[in-house]
Amino acid sequence: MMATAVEQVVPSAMGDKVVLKDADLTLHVPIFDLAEDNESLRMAVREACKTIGFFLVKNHGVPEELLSRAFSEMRRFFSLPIERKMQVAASTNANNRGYTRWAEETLDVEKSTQGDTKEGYYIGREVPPDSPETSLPLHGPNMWPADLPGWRETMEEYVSAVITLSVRITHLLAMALDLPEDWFDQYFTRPLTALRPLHYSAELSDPAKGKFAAGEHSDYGMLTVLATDGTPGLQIKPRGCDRWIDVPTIPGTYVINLGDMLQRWTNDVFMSTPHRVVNVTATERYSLPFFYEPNYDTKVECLPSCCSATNPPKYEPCISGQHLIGKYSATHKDFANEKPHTMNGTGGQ
Ligand SMILES: O=C(O)CCC(=O)C(=O)O
Ligand SMILES: [Fe+2]
Repeated sequence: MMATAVEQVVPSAMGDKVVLKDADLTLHVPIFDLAEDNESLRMAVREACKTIGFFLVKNHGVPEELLSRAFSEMRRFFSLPIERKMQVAASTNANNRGYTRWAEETLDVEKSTQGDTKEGYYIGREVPPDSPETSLPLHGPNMWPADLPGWRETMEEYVSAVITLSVRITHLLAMALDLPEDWFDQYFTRPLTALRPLHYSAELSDPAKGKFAAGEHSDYGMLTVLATDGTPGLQIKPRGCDRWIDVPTIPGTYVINLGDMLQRWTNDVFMSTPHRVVNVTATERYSLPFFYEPNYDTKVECLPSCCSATNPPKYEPCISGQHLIGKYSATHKDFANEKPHTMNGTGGQ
């Protein structure tokens, strides 16, 4: 089941890339140097988005010290007794914020025979209780653990840095689609963001028996900025590939992957690639994905440049927030929010 990939970082005219060789298959996961300007990166980003929907970035602007502080805080929070973690359980929060207990999430409901072997925590964009935005589903204040000084400050500082990086990536993506650089900005004035500290148990996965650290899925929205503790386990299955490929862990880089809403916007020109996490090391693993999604009420519909009379839109338009709620309620046992309104195009991929 596991790909036996040989990894090698090779320089090329289009920038460094990691070459994964597995028998007859060679896959290039590019590493983009964000010290370069967007115009020089545009075509290479386009190629990566059209083929694997995953790439790495270096010189990303998030201070190393801040990232390592975020990981220390995660270790500290997840090592608290379960009663303390349950005091901030997402099951008690109407806006999907707070702690999600072990095996509470099942990303691949079809193949899994048990919940994913992880616990997690959702931190959304902080919306004050007196803001009119609280009338929207998924909008409200965060749950913050009591007596854990440093957690909130660190996570908020990290979110602010990773939003700056996400905006930069949306600019790159717009340019790669031949759109004005700031084209997506109009849909991210009140973004649905989720920082999701994750802690995987040491339990080995067994895909054949439906046991996963994180079951197969594609991410739901625009893009994901993923940091890990370096423990392997993340695998992708790109378009046209019938096996799982390990994503390399390269210090100092983030993994960026595209989500379903961008795939819908681009009518499958850009790929939201299926991925999963399998525990192959029998050790614990920590990861820190940040999900950057359009405003709740954004109508995501095929870009005019991505369809034509002979290539009509493949998806019905969907509403960003409703799409997310559909996904959360399908995968989280404790999801406390109302079910999504019935609407054409909501939910299904
Ligand atoms: O933990 C990881 O490496 C990836 C997690 C992931 O794919 C997700 O939470 O969507
Ligand atoms: Fe994911």
